[in-house]
Amino acid sequence: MAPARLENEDHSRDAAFNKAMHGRSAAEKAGFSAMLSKDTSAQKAAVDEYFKHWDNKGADVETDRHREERRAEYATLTRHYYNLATDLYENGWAQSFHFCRFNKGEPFHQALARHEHYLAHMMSLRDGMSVLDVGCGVGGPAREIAKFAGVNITGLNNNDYQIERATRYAQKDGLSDKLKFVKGDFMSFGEKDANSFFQLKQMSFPDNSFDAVYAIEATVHAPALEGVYSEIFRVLKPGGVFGVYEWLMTDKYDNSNPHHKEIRLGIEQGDGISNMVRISEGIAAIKAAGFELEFHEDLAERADPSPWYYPLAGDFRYMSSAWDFFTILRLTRIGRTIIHRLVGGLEMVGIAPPGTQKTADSLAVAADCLVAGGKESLFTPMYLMIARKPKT
Ligand SMILES: CC(C)=CCC[C@@H](C)[C@H]1CC[C@H]2C3=C(CC[C@]12C)[C@@]1(C)CC[C@H](O)C[C@@H]1CC3
Repeated sequence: MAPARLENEDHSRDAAFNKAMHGRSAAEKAGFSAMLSKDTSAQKAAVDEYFKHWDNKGADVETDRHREERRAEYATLTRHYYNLATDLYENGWAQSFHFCRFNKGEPFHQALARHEHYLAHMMSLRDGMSVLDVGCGVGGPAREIAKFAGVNITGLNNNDYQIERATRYAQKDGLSDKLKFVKGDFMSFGEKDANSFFQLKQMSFPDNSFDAVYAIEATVHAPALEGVYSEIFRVLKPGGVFGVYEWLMTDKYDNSNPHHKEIRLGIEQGDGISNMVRISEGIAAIKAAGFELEFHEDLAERADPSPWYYPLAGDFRYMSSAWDFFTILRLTRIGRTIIHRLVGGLEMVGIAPPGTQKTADSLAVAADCLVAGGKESLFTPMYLMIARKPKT
């Protein structure tokens, strides 16, 4: 499928919106207080802009046109998704916006860090290397990998609020000399003629800039994997390594099966994704971008004591430590009802900004679909690919 004509990047427009919506909340220490100090009308604009792509466009009525519109506007869709979801992620998860494998009784933050270390290990990251983190969130993985492997990391992100928070956290951790965060899209396309498109704008780095590039559960936001992988290929030095944990539907996924389609769309809507594809397409995309694929494995298929999706399952059978009690409780039926009513109440009395309940509800649907996708082996958030740019 050729990518639809993508919107142009406009950094000053995005910065102005960021200032209007988040104001000084990027400086708030806790995600919860940051969440309550948004500008009401800007937050409403973000909610409208994000949900216009999903409201009344469920799996039963979804058309190719809906998907094309989302792909064409993927940059705004993703930016507004994270304008709305970042504080909820920080409050309800961690500063590392990704899943991980779990060992028996392994503390949550330790498991997240282990997943990051594993990627650094598989990529053979070494002291002093210059590394690009594509879609760096608020910089949790970059801080961990910089400390673990001694590398210098540039984080690329198209959300100003996340960049502000990532920069602040790096300063607090004394890592400002190892980490920097820059604003930018993965890629964008221009129109050649009515039927075809060419890549117009690139990541704002020269060719052959980095020794290594990694992406942790981020490139799924791109409208076409080959497009973003090609950009990564361009900015990597010859002989450089690319490591990615990719979100993919498995090859068991059947788009003509309404149940499968509902799971895929629920994940896309609740996670700001315009176009999620299958494992075979992910592998084809990385090869088409010019990479030599050295290693690939679906880590979700490993026989772990607790599955990657257990914190979202609301099922006490997965409880393996006392801390799990609250993690699991919030996604049980009763936990969800309490959160739904609480957030709705805070919104009604004007403490929480409008749209907070709608966003939280959409995340809860995503959680259900992620769990169903995981249980039925239709989806993986950890398809690991290690690929190299040939030396010549
Ligand atoms: C969107 C992508 C590509 C990656 C993010 C992966 C995960 C960090 C998120 C996916 C679903 C999210 C949910 C939450 C936190 C972050 C995720 C696990 C919550 C647990 C946040 C608190 C809410 O009350 C429930 C959310 C469910 C979904």
